[in-house]
Amino acid sequence: MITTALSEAFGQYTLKPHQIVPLDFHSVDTLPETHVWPPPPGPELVNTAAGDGQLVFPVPVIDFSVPEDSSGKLMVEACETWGVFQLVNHGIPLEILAAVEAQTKRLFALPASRKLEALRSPNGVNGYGQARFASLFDKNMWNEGFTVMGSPADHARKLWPDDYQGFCDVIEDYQKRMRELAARLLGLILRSANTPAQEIRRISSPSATMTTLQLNSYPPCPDPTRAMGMAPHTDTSFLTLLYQGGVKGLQIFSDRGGGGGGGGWGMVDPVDGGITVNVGDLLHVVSNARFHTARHRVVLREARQRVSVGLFFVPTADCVLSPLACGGGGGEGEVCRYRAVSVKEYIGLKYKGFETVLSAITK
Ligand SMILES: O=C(O)CCC(=O)C(=O)O
Ligand SMILES: [Fe+2]
Repeated sequence: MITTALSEAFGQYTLKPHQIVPLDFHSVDTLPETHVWPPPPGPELVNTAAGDGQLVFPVPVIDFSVPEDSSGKLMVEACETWGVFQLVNHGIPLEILAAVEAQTKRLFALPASRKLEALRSPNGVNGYGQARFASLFDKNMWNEGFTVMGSPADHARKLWPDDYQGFCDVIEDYQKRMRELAARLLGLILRSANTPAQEIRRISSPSATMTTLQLNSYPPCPDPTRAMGMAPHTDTSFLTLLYQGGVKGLQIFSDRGGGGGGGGWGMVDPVDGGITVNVGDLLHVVSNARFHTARHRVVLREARQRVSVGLFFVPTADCVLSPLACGGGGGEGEVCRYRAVSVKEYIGLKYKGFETVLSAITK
């Protein structure tokens, strides 16, 4: 039922087939004009050269095996400054991360014709296709994805009619563990930011939250510096837990980067076995802008394929959110930056104004 509610929210925006079907990346040996992105202006030029010599941001690496009092404090600081941290000793066994990575590579290695069997429907969420927000750009990105909300079985059966169970077992187990981790992190972050317990329960209880899993592949690219792995965006989540699979490519935009003021892009180099955690728009809203929603993108800098697996921890579509600090949730006297908004309405506003959605709900 919950799945349906969120599908409905996305389903308001029906896509055209060409906005869903990725390029058959194996079939091209030069970068098609449709995939050439203009060079980014100004401070975004931080990373031009392929290979090394790129700016790497020192986002905190937080050890989750230390007492929660201290890890919670570090998380709050990271959410306030970068909107991102990496988590190690997070309790998800490395074999499980490796198994998800292997299944992701197995999926994207299938022939294009097979992957198209599991294509996302024009107003659906689940299945194979370009990133859903690809429709908002003139140029195509150099990636393909597979989205799982609820059970992956229906779409996995289309990929491997006789052999889909192994994929489903790995994905479902991962989804369950990551959901538990995400809920624990959100609770800890909010508690460490002095949010009253009843508010934390209200917005993060199992019945008020759900997850979407996004498998991404960035195939080797013939002209990587002119292509875009994933265009700049913020996530519509409370938190996103991303396994980067050991190949760099993720960048965030920060006021602290770029040297000459005005900010710039820098890499978040994956630490071994770590999980990258970023603040999404909806945690930014409930924190009354205290936590920074991390603008990020993926650039192509290595000759090999990159895969990543994102777990979006989100409130259900009917949830109405407003800044907790001024909605009776403590922090009296604080000026309320945003009006109340349902998740469903927020998704709609984001499709209308991808870059301006937060100003559309600013008081
Ligand atoms: O591949 C990555 O590192 C990031 C993916 C991402 O930002 C997303 O799926 O929203
Ligand atoms: Fe993202």
